[in-house]
Amino acid sequence: MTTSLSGLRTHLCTEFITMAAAARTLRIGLIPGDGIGREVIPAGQRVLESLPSSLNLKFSFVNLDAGFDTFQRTGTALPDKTVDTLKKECDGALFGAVSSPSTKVAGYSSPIVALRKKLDLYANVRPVKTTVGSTSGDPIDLVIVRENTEDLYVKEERTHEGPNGKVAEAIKRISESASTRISTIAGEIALRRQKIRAAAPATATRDQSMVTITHKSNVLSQTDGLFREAARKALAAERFSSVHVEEQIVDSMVYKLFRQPEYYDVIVAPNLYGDILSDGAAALVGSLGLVPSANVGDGFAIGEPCHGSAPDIEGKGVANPIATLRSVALMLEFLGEEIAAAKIYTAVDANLDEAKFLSPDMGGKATTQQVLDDVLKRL
Ligand SMILES: NC(=O)C1=CN([C@@H]2O[C@H](COP(=O)(O)OP(=O)(O)OC[C@H]3O[C@@H](n4cnc5c(N)ncnc54)[C@H](O)[C@@H]3O)[C@@H](O)[C@H]2O)C=CC1
Ligand SMILES: O=C(O)CCCC(=O)C(=O)O
Repeated sequence: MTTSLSGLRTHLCTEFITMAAAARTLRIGLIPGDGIGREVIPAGQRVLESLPSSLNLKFSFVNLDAGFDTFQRTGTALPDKTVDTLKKECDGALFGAVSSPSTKVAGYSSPIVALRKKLDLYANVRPVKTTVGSTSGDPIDLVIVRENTEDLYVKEERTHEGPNGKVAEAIKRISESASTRISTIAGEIALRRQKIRAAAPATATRDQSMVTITHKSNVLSQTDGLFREAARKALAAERFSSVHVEEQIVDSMVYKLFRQPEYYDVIVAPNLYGDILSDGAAALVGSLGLVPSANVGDGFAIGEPCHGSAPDIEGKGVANPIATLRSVALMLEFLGEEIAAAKIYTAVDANLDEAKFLSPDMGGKATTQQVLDDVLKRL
């Protein structure tokens, strides 16, 4: 397996890829989950099946269960079989979305949060990018690199009776090692983007790569303070000397991101801030239905659209499949299949630029199937 964090090229790589890939079959776990996850993951599978045969790339698929529906049927949201199959049989996976309830349900726990931990997928990489036709101002081209295993997502919560009623508490765990690891990855991604820009100066949107460390250490001086300190130290390494490093407190980060999104390049953040920032950034490029992610560790990658199960549009056939199609491409990049990934990015970008088959979230009338068909035609 060739999964590699340094494989990240986002959408900038198309023109530099000239080498033909060796023949390879990849086994991909498909975890649709709940809601529109079941509508967009089949689209992702279709795109993989429709890649040109000249790529010498074949796929076999295994359908796996997870989610609230699985919980209701079986009593567990993440069956052991799903985790075991991913670990023992698969090269990568696609995860749709799950419908986690907003109130506590005994025995239920978010399967995607658990899966990230069980497979030690410690980086959640979320590129947010405008395409040529979708922007009248400076293009947005940033990557949010979100720590994926700790922070408030360790889900160690408790409730007790205080003198004035119930009190609920949650642990926010930040470790030096996880903060160093994610910041190093952010630095590597920044270097990679710098290299790609240097190879195509005409289309480069900036001269120097930049990493913005996001935190709230003015208030949370120990937890976010440790994240900030570890990130500063990791990014001060000699090999990142060409990368500009700055920091931004998370609340003003939101303000600046919304005022001047084109300013940002790589943003590194603890788990929760990264989650929130990426949904916000999705609004800047048009829709949550456009923004992909990859959960990446040493040796495995799960492509996953940033959005959730969207119960408000579930079953209507109008979910935008593009976040999933881009997540398929992102997964392929981390599996070392950059040519195949570039083909998907190019087809998706062409669909968006032509703007003939856009789903309702993008102001169009196209169904999930029509958007998919248009992308497949361009492949
Ligand atoms: N990774 C995961 O499995 C995630 C699961 N969730 C779960 O999803 C459920 C719903 O959460 P929400 O807060 O409503 O967030 P959501 O992301 O599901 O939806 C937010 C809004 O964006 C729209 N939207 C999302 N994806 C879209 C797409 N592909 N095409 C068109 N429109 C799209 C929805 O229609 C909705 O109006 C919850 O149960 C939550 O726990 C939420 C986020 C991530
Ligand atoms: O609803 C769930 O089960 C997980 C939602 C968490 C989330 O948005 C993310 O971590 O990307």
